[in-house]
Amino acid sequence: MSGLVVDADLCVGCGRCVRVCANDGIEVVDRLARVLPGCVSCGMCVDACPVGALEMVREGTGADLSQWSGVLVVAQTDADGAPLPVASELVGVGRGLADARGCALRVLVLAPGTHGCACTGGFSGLGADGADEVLVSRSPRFGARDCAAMAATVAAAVGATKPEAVLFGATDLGRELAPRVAQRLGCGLTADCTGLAVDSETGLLLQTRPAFGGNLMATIVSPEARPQMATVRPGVFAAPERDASRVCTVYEMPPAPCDVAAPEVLAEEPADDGTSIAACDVLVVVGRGIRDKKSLAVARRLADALGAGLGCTRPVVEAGWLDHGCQVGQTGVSVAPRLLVSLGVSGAVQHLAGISGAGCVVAVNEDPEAPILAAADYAVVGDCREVARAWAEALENR
Ligand SMILES: Cc1cc2nc3c(=O)[nH]c(=O)nc-3n(C[C@H](O)[C@H](O)[C@H](O)COP(=O)(O)OP(=O)(O)OC[C@H]3O[C@@H](n4cnc5c(N)ncnc54)[C@H](O)[C@@H]3O)c2cc1C
Repeated sequence: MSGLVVDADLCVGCGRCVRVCANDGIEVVDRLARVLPGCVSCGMCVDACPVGALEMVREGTGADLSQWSGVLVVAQTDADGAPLPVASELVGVGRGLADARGCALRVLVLAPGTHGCACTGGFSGLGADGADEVLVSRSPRFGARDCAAMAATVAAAVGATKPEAVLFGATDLGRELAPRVAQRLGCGLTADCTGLAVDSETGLLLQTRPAFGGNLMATIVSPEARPQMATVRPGVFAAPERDASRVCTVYEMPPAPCDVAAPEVLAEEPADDGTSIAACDVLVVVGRGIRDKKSLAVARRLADALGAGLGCTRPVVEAGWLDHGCQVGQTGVSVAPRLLVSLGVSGAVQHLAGISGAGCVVAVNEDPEAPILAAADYAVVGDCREVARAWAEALENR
């Protein structure tokens, strides 16, 4: 059994364990420490004990990890059934993990439609990206973005293929789907990873993500449970170079029965055009330095002249100047454009976490000490509205 263990022969009942415990997890009765239900196994008392009478025992689950092998990527599609770009990004990183372990990379595509309704064509791109096998599962419920139905099928695919790692895109849907799968399988989940590596000997997935408001990077491991599951935000990893000569087998997989009723649609709202700033090749990002909503016009003008999308920092969203879908950063979208133009952005860590994939960053800030200027490839000190206006004019007059 895992947990805190007291060695009665060593304990002197000094009570230091009780004093450091923040959770009412231990008491001393008759000069002997006794563990209480409040113990959260934090280990503070173990460090504080002067005589080494406390030990945190962490026993394995007894699960046979050797039967788990391979990497599974769960690919979401758009309304037409085409895999989202993040699927290619996951296949790229999944290929690296599978190669390090010498195992197979499979992709499970959750597509709209009906099982057996169509040929399995259209997914060869995932093979060119690096997949060894593609399992295509089709259901009208997947088309309706029904996460309960999807979770049942992902769990069935995991049961059939026993992968040691499963990767999901951290899209809105992926963020709902992955925890449902983790709950069904009784395993852990690391959300919003920005780095993934594997110990080639043990298969331990090293899942790195920002923690404590982005002030440190935590590497999380799941040594006792399989599969190891992670979500990765779109744009964090680059899509791999496609190799059309790669051999990939595509199978149809029936959707698993789902014991949760399909949700009843009461009303439908018009969908947005589905364009995410994560997909932009060129992006203009505005920060609070743009000063007011009216001045967004000059940023839009520059974006139009560059053929770019428009993103922003969190304060711009909080001010109601742009929608949350435009927010770049830790609690927004991760972007990886070829060119990113940053206007009046300070460069807080939470924002920089979302632009690490950008190819070239041009930043304009009136404060020469602003962190964004140190992070940029080209730094311009000045009023971002004037620089944007002059740049747009120059492009328009070409
Ligand atoms: C848990 C958590 C998650 C967060 N997630 C995100 C996130 O996803 N995305 C995000 O962006 N932020 C996020 N934040 C907020 C983040 O910490 C910063 O507060 C935010 O990024 C600052 O936005 P800003 O640079 O627009 O504003 P400010 O920090 O106010 O900076 C404005 C900058 O504009 C410059 N400036 C002012 N006027 C001009 C001008 N006329 N011309 C040129 N420069 C000018 C100033 O010198 C300054 O550097 C998060 C914070 C927390 C705690």
